[in-house]
Amino acid sequence: ELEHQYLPSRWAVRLGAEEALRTYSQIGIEATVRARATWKSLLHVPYGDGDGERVDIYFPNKAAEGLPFFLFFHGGYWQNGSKDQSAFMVDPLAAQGVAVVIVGYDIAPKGTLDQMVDQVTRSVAFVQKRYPSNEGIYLCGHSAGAHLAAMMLLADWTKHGVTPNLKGFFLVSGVFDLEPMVYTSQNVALQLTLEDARRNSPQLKVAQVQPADPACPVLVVVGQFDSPEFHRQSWEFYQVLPGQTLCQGGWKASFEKLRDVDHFEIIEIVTQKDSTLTQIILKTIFQ
Ligand SMILES: N[C@@H](CC(=O)c1ccccc1NC=O)C(=O)O
Repeated sequence: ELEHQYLPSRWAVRLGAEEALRTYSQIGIEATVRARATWKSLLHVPYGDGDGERVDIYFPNKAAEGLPFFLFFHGGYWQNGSKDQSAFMVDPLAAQGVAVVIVGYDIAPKGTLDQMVDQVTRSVAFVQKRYPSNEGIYLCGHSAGAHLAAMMLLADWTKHGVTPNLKGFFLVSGVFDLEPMVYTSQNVALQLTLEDARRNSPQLKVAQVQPADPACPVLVVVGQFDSPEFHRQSWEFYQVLPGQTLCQGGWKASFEKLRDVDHFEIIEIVTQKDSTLTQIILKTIFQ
């Protein structure tokens, strides 16, 4: 049953599993080709010494001193996908004056989950150091990438010599309690022990975190056609986020079930400026 719950392609309603995966890849590749042809960009910029430690940065046309920066961590269960096919939201965000950073990290089996979390942390620190006059850093992740983004709520920035100007989180169809993954076939490549899974589960840790900026919005979103386990993951994470109920500190947490989309369509739609999720993102950045 866990195997089934954690295979998002099986829950696609409009397309068969294979076709849903193919469409997702195709839309990501096309959006990336379009983004690279349209916007001024810096591609394959290293944020560390490792080969996989690179980001693509896409800039809006108007060169401003302080731009908002939107960082995206792609999904693929920490073992598939790359920055080179994940520039979904570049067009609609750059058109509104947002710099978009698509983050690469070493997927399994090359990278372990601990390494990926460390890499993503360093990519955020890198953007803050390179663009210290940014007007806010917004983190967004899809699926496994939403897990990596959520781990940034727990990051200890003192080790990185910089406090990033974090202004918002968009956690799209994420996995926040990693224990179930240990019992699925995804763990063949990941090789997570129960201890690894728990250490890297924001679900178990986030309640103890003191948020730096209580005004920082954390949006947890899940697709209507995501599996019940994915709905549980998002809802339960939202429930333990500090600030969800109390007024004393915490983040500005919110939960949204996006109508009419599956696990892949939920991120495919941010290629379009009018989609609900694109509008939520833009409203959060420019409120
Ligand atoms: N093998 C999985 C693929 C998958 O989970 C996935 C694919 C693309 C983007 C995100 C995914 N899931 C979590 O990161 C499936 O068949 O659903």
